[in-house]
Amino acid sequence: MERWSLREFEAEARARLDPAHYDYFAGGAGDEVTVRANEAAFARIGLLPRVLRGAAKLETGLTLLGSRAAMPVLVAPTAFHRLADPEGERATARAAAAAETIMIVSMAATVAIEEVAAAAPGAELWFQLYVQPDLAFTETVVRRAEAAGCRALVVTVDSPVLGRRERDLRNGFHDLPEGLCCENLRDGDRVRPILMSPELSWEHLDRLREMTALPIVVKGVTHPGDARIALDHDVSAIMVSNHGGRQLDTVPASIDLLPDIAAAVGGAVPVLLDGGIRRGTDVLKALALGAAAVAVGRPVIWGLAADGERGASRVLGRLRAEVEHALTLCGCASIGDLDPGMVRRTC
Ligand SMILES: Cc1cc2nc3c(=O)[nH]c(=O)nc-3n(C[C@H](O)[C@H](O)[C@H](O)COP(=O)(O)O)c2cc1C
Ligand SMILES: CC(C)CC(=O)C(=O)O
Repeated sequence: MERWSLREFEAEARARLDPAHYDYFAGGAGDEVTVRANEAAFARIGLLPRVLRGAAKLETGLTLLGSRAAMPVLVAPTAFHRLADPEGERATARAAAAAETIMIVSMAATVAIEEVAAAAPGAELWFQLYVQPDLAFTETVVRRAEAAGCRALVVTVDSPVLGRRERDLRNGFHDLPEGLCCENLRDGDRVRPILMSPELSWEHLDRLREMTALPIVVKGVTHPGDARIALDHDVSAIMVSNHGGRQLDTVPASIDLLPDIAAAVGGAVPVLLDGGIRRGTDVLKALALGAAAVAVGRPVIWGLAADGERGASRVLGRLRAEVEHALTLCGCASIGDLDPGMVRRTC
């Protein structure tokens, strides 16, 4: 079936998924104000194209922390891909490899990181980590990610406790079905639960820094003050994210948080962004406002649920085509030609 936009993938995914699983993927915290804001905010920002720039040859590729991506759109870490497709994260990794972009594999993946890497030998993988209060166990997980070939650690810092997701509470969705588990949390003959701890602090990040030579990305920064502190802790990149509206409800849209954080970081490290990216034009707006690249969460899951690896591939391919088309219409030969003067708040 031909699908013309990312939104059509969501409709198909919804029709195919168990309703409780659809709600888990789609939903957010509280009244889902932030979920809606993430997308709506992009519509309030206009793009101002430049004309007659002779920009015939397009370049959309970039290198981030030593990893090459053919487009400035990464796969955000999302949990439980085997709820969407039996191949789960293996399929997503192959789709990311085909799109020549970076996949950030969730610590809560339903396929072990070693198997994800083996299934998609050409994929650039980064590993998302919830630092566990048991630092020795955290180190075991880090070593597995390193050995599997992951080239960066993305440490999620917006989850001292899980967001209150009322769809899941209503549906009684607490656990993975029989036969599925978070394979990266295996510890001997048991599987540990992912612990979220309000005790985590910058000191834990320092401990992690000592544990590994991998670049560390902090994911879930929304306050410019925290972006500045992160720079003192030797992070390699900062990811502006409100977790797709799944943690604290009423955090502003991530695109609205980006300019202040980009200013606070002042180019010291790359700033990444996720939340609400559904169009190539959204990608351009984020890049113009200071992001080095963006990541997409739910759209990849919709592709996966709609049509497995092929669906996830098509989602990433559509986004790449939209980025190229929008860049051309903006008179840009490369993503580096975008600047804040090319966006205007329209209301
Ligand atoms: C179903 C689902 C599961 C997620 N799981 C994780 C996770 O395991 N780790 C993490 O850091 N973020 C997780 N996130 C947040 C995403 O990485 C990302 O911040 C968010 O999805 C971006 O918003 P978008 O879905 O609008 O693109 C998850 C998001 C969704 C929708
Ligand atoms: C297993 C969950 C903690 C994954 C997650 O971060 C989410 O559902 O938003």
